[in-house]
Amino acid sequence: MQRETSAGAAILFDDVGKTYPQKGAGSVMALEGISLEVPAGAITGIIGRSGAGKSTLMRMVNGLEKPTSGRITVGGRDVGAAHGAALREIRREVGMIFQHFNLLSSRTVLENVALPMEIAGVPRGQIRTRASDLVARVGLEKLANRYPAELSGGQKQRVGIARALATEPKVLLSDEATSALDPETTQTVLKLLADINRDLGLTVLLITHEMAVVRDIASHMAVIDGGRIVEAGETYDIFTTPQHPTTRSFLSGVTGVTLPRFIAEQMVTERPEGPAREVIRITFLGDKATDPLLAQMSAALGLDVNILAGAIEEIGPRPFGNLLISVPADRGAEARSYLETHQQRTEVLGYVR
Ligand SMILES: Nc1ncnc2c1ncn2[C@@H]1O[C@H](COP(=O)(O)OP(=O)(O)OP(=O)(O)O)[C@@H](O)[C@H]1O
Repeated sequence: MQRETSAGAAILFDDVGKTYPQKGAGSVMALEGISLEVPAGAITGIIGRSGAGKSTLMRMVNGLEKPTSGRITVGGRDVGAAHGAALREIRREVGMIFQHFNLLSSRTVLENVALPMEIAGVPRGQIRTRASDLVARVGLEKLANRYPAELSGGQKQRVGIARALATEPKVLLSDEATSALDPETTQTVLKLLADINRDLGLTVLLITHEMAVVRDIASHMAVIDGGRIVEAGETYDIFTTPQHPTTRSFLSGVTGVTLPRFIAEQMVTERPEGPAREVIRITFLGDKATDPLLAQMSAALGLDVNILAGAIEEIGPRPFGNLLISVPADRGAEARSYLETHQQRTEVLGYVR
């Protein structure tokens, strides 16, 4: 097998901007004021909608794009300023996997994995052993002599991962690597990436438009919107206390708890005149049940509390829960204050009559 430790490199973005010249006149601002620390040896997810600037951000890490302003360093080396041999050296340290795999159809699995080593001038004898080791690491020993057209999407992505590891990188970039795969295959590829991160200590930076991918694999994350980072930090903190509306809208599709449809359809954001109920989301950390607390609140405040929906989620190994309740709207502030003094996080989702 390959060496089992390879310290990952931290990636730093320091006030990075990127504008593309446009045909005719003017320019497109793709990124602005990006400052982000991607920790060494961790898996960091960048999430954003189409056109948010994710690919641009990623392509600057291996020097495929140069920043218009600011600085990007990988393991302390300035990527934007690197040319020639220095840039080639950085590229060897930064492997990349792609949504559509980008395999050479005329080469077998083993030959695809060998290619980056051939380009880097690794001696022939070593190439064969290392390529075989890598093919085994991604579980494709039996398919080593097949061609890409004979493989499933998940198998092709495994080849892509083995190829990306061929130059013994310190950083692995993943550009929507699971977006073309079905949910089950996505899980197996994410697990492989997590295993590689753990065994080799590689820094993994992945871009995705799916919050579930970030939840399942990334310890750190950043949300990008309109070319700016609107929120960044540990995935657990962002999932449990999202600050930005874009983050909240990404989360609404992924937190397993949704309002029953008949309530969601009636819900309004402004409190209506007359009797109404306030719909509150409670986020509780750990796996403590909130039922006793709700019963206590109901008794202490003389309040009629309806439980609408609830679920326990996991982010990595850490559980957190989401519970949706409703209380009379004129007592909403009182209920939230009670819950918050008992260390629960609350958010008003809307009102129903
Ligand atoms: N080579 C280019 N020339 C001109 N404009 C570009 C170029 N590449 C990207 N852009 C523009 O920069 C912005 C960010 O694009 P980018 O591809 O980084 O976004 P993205 O978040 O990766 O989107 P997607 O998920 O659709 O790939 C967009 O407005 C895009 O049109």
